[in-house]
Amino acid sequence: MSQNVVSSDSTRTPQTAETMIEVDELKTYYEGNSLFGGTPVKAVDGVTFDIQQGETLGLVGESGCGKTTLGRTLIQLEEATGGEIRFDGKDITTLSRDELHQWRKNAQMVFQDPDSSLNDRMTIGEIVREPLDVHEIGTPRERRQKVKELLDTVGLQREHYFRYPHQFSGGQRQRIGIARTLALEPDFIVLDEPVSALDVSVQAEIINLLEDLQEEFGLTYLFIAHDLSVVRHICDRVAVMYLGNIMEIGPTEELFTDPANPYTHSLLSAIPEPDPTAERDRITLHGTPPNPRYPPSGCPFSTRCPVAIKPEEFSDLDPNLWTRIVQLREVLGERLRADRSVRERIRERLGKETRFGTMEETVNELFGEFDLPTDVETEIHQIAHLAQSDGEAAALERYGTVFGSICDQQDPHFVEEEDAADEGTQGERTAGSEISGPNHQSYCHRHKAEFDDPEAVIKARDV
Ligand SMILES: Nc1ncnc2c1ncn2[C@@H]1O[C@H](COP(=O)(O)OP(=O)(O)OP(=O)(O)O)[C@@H](O)[C@H]1O
Repeated sequence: MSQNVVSSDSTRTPQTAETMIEVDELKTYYEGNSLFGGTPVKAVDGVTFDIQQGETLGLVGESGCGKTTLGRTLIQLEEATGGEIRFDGKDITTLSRDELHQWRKNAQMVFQDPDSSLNDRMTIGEIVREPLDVHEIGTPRERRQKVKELLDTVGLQREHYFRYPHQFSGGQRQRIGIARTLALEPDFIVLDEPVSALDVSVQAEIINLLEDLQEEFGLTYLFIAHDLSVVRHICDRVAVMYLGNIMEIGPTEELFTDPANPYTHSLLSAIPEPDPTAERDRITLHGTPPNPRYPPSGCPFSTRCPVAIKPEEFSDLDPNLWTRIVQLREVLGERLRADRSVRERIRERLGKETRFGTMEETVNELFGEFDLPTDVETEIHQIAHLAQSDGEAAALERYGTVFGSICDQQDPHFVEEEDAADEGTQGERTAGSEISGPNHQSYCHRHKAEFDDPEAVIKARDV
């Protein structure tokens, strides 16, 4: 996100002697290729947070939101495009090649798929020993000894030294990956979906192993996961990511029982409820996340947010009509992101039908059944016309001017207890009702005192 999103001071947990990693406005963009006109993929788009010594910070969010990229950037397997990552106070994004080689001992990664991360032509001993060889640690004899101890540590046997990965089960292969990760005695480990590829019965064993190792060696983890129940079990705090941004970060139980951000509400509502009679505010998210090459302006979640703020002049509009208006933007966004083939472009130029259909058809489908207020009707037709004549980007810009609200126009700030209290409406609504502690931050305009908070709006919705 842009520089005005988050002031680093407001998003940090209070500084303690135990802060290990401070991340400041970190961005990782993948450069575009000519097919897309060089527009970069904004995989991580300005995140600010800390990781405390010895904690497990969970990182959750839908596929493609940037979790792996963020994890890889933290240990410099990916180069940051902007921002800082300070390890024990030192910015590691500016290290020279040699310095980075030395520093890498401190931070390692466990990968999701033990099959593809282990070289099938090397013995287990060679695989686990490789980092020691690369960093020339100890004599060959000492290295062999160290590997045998590591095999013990992760619950394998010393005789496994001369065997090959294919002779092991998935769980055992993940143990081999973990032993290799531990070889250089790192302080910090990124665990990228470490149990997702494993049978459910084996998952608990590996989770227990990771917890034991953390206690034994005082490790600090970033735990990337899809499975929220595993996250709830193992993490001290959780960060929720959407489209390259952190939407909410807070202590695990607090975030699960009292989420603040509409996106966290949506993610949690997707977890199957064991008790079918239990009351739960179900939220169905429409559409797919926007293309990270073309993130929306304002709040990253604005295009799908179930409680996005309406502009004041449309506050009385029929909610069903408003839903259709929001869908019009989705259609424009889809058309913008679709990769139109040259042939389709030519057909379109020649006035022939393409799989995209015309905007007029779309407008008829969306709004045909409504008796539109004149101003709304005029604007919708103008937007459709712009899409046809100047393209979807121009139409979306017009949409934003007419139907956009603060959610589409401004980056929300993180709101902490003190900030919300400063808004001066204690009594009417206290910050504590949405964000219950100083270490809990959420990124939503609705946390401002002038708007209804996300939970209240979700509860009041007709779902
Ligand atoms: N090497 C790359 N080059 C270009 N784009 C990339 C590259 N790696 C990832 N991306 C894109 O960056 C975005 C973030 O991807 P990333 O893998 O970090 O997400 P994720 O949340 O870890 O997803 P998943 O849960 O599926 O692993 C995606 O749009 C992805 O397509």
